[in-house]
Amino acid sequence: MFFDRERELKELMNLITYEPNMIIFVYGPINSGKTTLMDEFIGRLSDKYVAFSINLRGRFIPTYEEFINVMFSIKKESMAEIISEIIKSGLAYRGIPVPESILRKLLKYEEDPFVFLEGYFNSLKEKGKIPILILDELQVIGDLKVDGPFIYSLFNFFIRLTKELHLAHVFVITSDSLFLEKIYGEAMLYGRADYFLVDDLDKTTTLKFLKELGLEDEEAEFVWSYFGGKPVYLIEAVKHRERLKEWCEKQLRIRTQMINSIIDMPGIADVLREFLSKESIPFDGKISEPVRELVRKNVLFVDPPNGVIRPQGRLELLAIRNALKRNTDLES
Ligand SMILES: Nc1ncnc2c1ncn2[C@@H]1O[C@H](COP(=O)(O)OP(=O)(O)OP(=O)(O)O)[C@@H](O)[C@H]1O
Repeated sequence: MFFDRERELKELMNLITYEPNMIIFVYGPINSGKTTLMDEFIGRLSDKYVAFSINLRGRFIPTYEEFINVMFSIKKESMAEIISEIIKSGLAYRGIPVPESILRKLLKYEEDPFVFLEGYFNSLKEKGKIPILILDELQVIGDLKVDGPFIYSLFNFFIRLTKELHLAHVFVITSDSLFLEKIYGEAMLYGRADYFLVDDLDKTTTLKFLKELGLEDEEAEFVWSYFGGKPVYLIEAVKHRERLKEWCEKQLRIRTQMINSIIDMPGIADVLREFLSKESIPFDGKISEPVRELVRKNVLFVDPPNGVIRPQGRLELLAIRNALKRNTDLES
């Protein structure tokens, strides 16, 4: 069951009513519901649009060939038949459909994938369709090299699709703060990228969601006090309604133990101490090594566009405070 996100959906719908101009990075803390939101967005598109989504999550992409295999999906028909099917009935595709013969050429680089895709999207545009390209977890290809880092070629292509040709909307989804921070500081993307935050749900929405899932007011408040508006925990909490307190405490214990395991590393406790009285600290353009480690461990989330560093969620904030308390108790 999909819940709310009406404001985000409205903003996304509004964005695509204008001609494509910028690459949109959809980002947010882990498990905030980015992929779910984008799936819902695709589901609500009118037939003016055709969406191609590519999910790189969990994929190992050490080579150009592997990337091509993930980007494209095979259809038996010819290219002309594929375009005509998309025009007639297509709204959303997982992977970009191509005939097997073309895929073979792309794999051998006999056909340049970027030139090919430009032609593909042009054919759709000529027939009145606006293409939308959505890539989830693009950071996976960060290490891939094809005449230099491949990600730069890809960004150049996205800039061509958006700012230069106004041919396709491009959305890149990521919950990897370190990847986002790198992108944010990337000169080639200045004035060519925009950032769309998908945050955990706010309190009013969370309480409504939990009530819709069947919890009483008091239970909903209790769940909020542990997890804030992190959708995945809200759904799981309902499943553990019979032993709610025990289950919530267990989740907190797991996160606290994780933080305890790194709290003695240089600089970590000093960073964490900042969150004793605050829920966020300013991000001034630099990430220190301890903060980097805490981001890698999914304890902290860096939000460069809003200039803040904060815990990934309410559970992490509570776990940080618990771990520090335990540390102080041990010291005294
Ligand atoms: N609006 C929503 N309505 C109902 N359930 C939701 C909603 N958003 C997220 N969820 C639930 O939370 C889970 C996690 O969401 P999702 O995978 O979209 O998060 P994400 O931000 O893409 O995660 P990651 O940080 O791993 O990339 C979903 O599988 C779904 O069960």
